[in-house]
Amino acid sequence: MSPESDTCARFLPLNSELHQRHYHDPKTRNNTRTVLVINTGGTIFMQKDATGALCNSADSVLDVLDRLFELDHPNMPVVHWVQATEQIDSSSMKPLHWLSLAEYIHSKKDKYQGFVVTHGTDTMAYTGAALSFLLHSLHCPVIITGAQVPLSQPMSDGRSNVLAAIYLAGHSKTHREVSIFFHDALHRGNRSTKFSSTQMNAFTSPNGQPLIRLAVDPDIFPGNEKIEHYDHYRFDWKFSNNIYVLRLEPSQDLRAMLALMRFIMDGDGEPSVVQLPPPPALPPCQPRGQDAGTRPGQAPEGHPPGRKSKMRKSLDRTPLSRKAMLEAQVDGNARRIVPTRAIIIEAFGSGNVPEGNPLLKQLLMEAKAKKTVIAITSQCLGGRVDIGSYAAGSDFNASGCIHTGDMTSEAAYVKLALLLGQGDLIHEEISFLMTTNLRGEISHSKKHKIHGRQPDPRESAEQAPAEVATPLLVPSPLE
Ligand SMILES: NC(=O)C[C@H](N)C(=O)O
Repeated sequence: MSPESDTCARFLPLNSELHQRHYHDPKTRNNTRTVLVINTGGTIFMQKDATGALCNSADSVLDVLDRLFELDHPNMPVVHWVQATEQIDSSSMKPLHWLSLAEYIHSKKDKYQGFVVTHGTDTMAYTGAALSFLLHSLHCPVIITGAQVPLSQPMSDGRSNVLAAIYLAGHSKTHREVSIFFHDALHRGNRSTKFSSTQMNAFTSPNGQPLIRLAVDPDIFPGNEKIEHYDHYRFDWKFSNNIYVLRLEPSQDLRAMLALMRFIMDGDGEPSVVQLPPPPALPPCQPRGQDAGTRPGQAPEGHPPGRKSKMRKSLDRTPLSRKAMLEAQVDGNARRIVPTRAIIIEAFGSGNVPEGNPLLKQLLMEAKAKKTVIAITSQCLGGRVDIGSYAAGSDFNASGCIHTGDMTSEAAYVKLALLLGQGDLIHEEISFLMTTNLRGEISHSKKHKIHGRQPDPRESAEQAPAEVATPLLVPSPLE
């Protein structure tokens, strides 16, 4: 058993003791929805140890819950609570935690109308992005929240955060997707980032408005219907562990970074993938259903062996991209190389790097042959990567590095880990899917053509709508 499996076994199964609030009179309740709150740890339920450092405490949760008298309000949903057998600081969260959390939520989907995950803030945006890709077919709100100050302390933001998250998760008009509630805003899970370690308002959506901004306004949730799912692309529940992030610095000796890149690219050993079987209730993936029983590398019946059948397989499970993929530069002469490693270069501005380094150029050209994907993100919090808009970024463009557009670094990392983890996508497919809006995580740039392909006309119709903050009246009558 791998260390990750051990960690997972401690994290899950979750405590089977569900705690349910007892309300004064169920008949007077306006809200008949039931929300499951899953505590995974983080500051919200932490307490100070003898040295004054915050640490997870398994005892505090139930004491705290009894103090949340707002849960008795008739407009609040019925709440059940469950917690991981070991709560963790979110800095220890790994892909296996994302997977096991997604699996747990998925297993409860018929019992609850909404979910709240209490979670540390440090890596909340990664979990938000990961769950958004894994739980796209859930069609109910999954809201992650936490706190900057523990509930056990005066002036904690945990109380308002968790109550608002529960309220929203139990509201029929809340966006049925994975989101993060913090301070006064509901952010799309794969669009948000933690920008402050000290402010109560710690999260932002750098390239869009929050889905909902709490306000005293009677006009609640207008236009939420348009925030839905964009693509039915189905991923296997697998994340690659072989993603490395390198950050450029002005005075850095570029040779050291290039040596590191070469070390990563030449890395031997098996690619490491973390996986869970996909939940059985998810709609079966068409081509995998068709190919059931086909061994990897073996051509499914009726298709010639080799590149074409594999490509067909990929195309079939990517309905949105089928036409566009055919137009992409994956011609008959392209070598079918399935990358097993990825390097994300955190470049300057819109994707720039110190100019005129022949070794960098050479390494970028070598990367593909060495089964390594190179993706470019920006050190800027907002805006988009547009490599090649400056001469200083043109080496990236010429060598087929992957644009990450206006995705947050967290979403780009998680998405790339997921795509690489699939284990059968070639470079061009990864590049295409990275730049395609699958779950509202990226906006399409008209200017940006992916490897010379023409955009699929359906993309403009299915791309993420402009996210508009929706004022919310609190409390409001429920339907
Ligand atoms: N505010 C927090 O929750 C920070 C904490 N270190 C965590 O991410 O678990």
